[in-house]
Amino acid sequence: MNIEALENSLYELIVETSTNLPKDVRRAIRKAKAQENAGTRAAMSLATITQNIQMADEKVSPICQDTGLPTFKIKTPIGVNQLEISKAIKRAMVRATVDGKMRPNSVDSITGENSGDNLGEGLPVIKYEQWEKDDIDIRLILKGGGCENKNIQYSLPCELDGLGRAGRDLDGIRKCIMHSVYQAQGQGCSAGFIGVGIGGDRSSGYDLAKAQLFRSSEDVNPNEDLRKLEEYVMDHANELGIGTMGFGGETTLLGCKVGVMHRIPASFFVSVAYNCWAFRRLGITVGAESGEIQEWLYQEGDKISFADDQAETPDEKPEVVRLTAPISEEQIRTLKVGDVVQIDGMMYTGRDAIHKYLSDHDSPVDLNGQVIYHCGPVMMKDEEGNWHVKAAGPTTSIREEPYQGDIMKKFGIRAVIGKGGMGPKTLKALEEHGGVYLNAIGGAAQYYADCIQGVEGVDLMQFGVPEAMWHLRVKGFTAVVTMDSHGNSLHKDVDQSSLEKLSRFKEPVFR
Ligand SMILES: O=C(O)C[C@H](O)C(=O)O
Ligand code: SF4
Repeated sequence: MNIEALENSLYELIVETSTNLPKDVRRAIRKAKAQENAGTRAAMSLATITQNIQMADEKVSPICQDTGLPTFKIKTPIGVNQLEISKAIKRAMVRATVDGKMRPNSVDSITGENSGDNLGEGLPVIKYEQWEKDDIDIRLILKGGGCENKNIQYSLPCELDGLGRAGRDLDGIRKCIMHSVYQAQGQGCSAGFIGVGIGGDRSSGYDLAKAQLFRSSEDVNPNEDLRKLEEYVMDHANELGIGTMGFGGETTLLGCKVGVMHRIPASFFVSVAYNCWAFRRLGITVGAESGEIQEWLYQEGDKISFADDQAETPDEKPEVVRLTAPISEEQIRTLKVGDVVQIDGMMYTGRDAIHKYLSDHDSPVDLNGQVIYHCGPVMMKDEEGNWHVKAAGPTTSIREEPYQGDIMKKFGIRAVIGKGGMGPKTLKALEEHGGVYLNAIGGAAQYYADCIQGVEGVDLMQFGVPEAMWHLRVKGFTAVVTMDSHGNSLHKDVDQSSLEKLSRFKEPVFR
């Protein structure tokens, strides 16, 4: 086989998957956008999302800064050397990382060290099968961490919030799936897609669930029971009202695919793999001799361009409050849930490693009155040694719940920006100290990178690029107040109202 050509084909597959959302996913997002009422938070968020998809297209840059855990699924004709393919994948992955198309995302689980090139023990994940055809079929999914953390596995029978008992039958499965959408809230960057695996054991069940994410989101399940189940979930999950980013709204789920396998008598698992709207999976067929791409998969139909959408957004935009750090307590206390703010000036990134570090060390910069951004960007250094931001959307904030309130008080931080909201401990601290939580649109990494005018410094690089503290100068960085200093939290409200709505699906449907 022409290995050099194969490596180039793989490089193209990685770059396209990270930067160009598949056509079936675009159609689902366009449909969702058409269903939201103009002027609502959901409509505004979806406009940001479609604008971001368009920007990623034009710049050939990552749709989301979290370029995920790469999983390759490969089918080869008998006799093809799979070891050579794996080596070519690794070389292509290193190249895509150097070129800023992939964030260095591979972290040593014991030492915390980032390998810097997306390679590591067991990564990327590569799974092979043989088949009778002549070509090689290579599919790739880049599944981000925020949505991966919202995967859930149920062991039936069980008791579910709002839904009561879920038994070992189709109706019990239905309840688990409805619950899985509810429990994700906005944290996995809804509106999302779910792959469900019924049966198997804990690991094969999750594998089956993830295999469903490789189905086209528009196919029809050949199994009649599963087809009905998928349709039921698609019809009703959107009645939960969680909406885009958990802001409330008409669309919470963009796709549901269910697969089934046998189980052993004692176990009955329902495994759900949740994928954010930034559903990055593509595929190619490659000539077994030539190594050249023969065909792109998941690309039937016309490609939707969202270029025309951008023009619509200005009249939909509500009034905005402009903020520049350092921000006073008085200013912060005027903000209320629902306010849209635009930030100019400095903000500092901080995610898991920084929050842990700040809880028992001094800060390398004065954070009094400042803004912390929960973000792990994709960065590139130019020949003069200057850093440039390639992608910079928010990360899931709830992971910082144990630290956030204490850190805000300790350093005088007035605002944190992230996504998915935070819990009661932070809400209490915001009230006591005078702080706000601002929700940015998850996955909109190009949109936010565009607001960043310069990188003025970086601290704590020992934690790796995504975890370091980047000093960013921004202009017009837009976010919504979703937790204020008066005890209000949109996240708490949406959670409560969606739980009430979930309980409407308690009665049996499939007997
Ligand atoms: O790691 C990130 O940048 C984001 C992550 O995918 C998340 O959704 O929290
Ligand atoms: S930030 Fe959101 S869109 Fe990006 S990988 Fe995480 S869950 Fe997906």
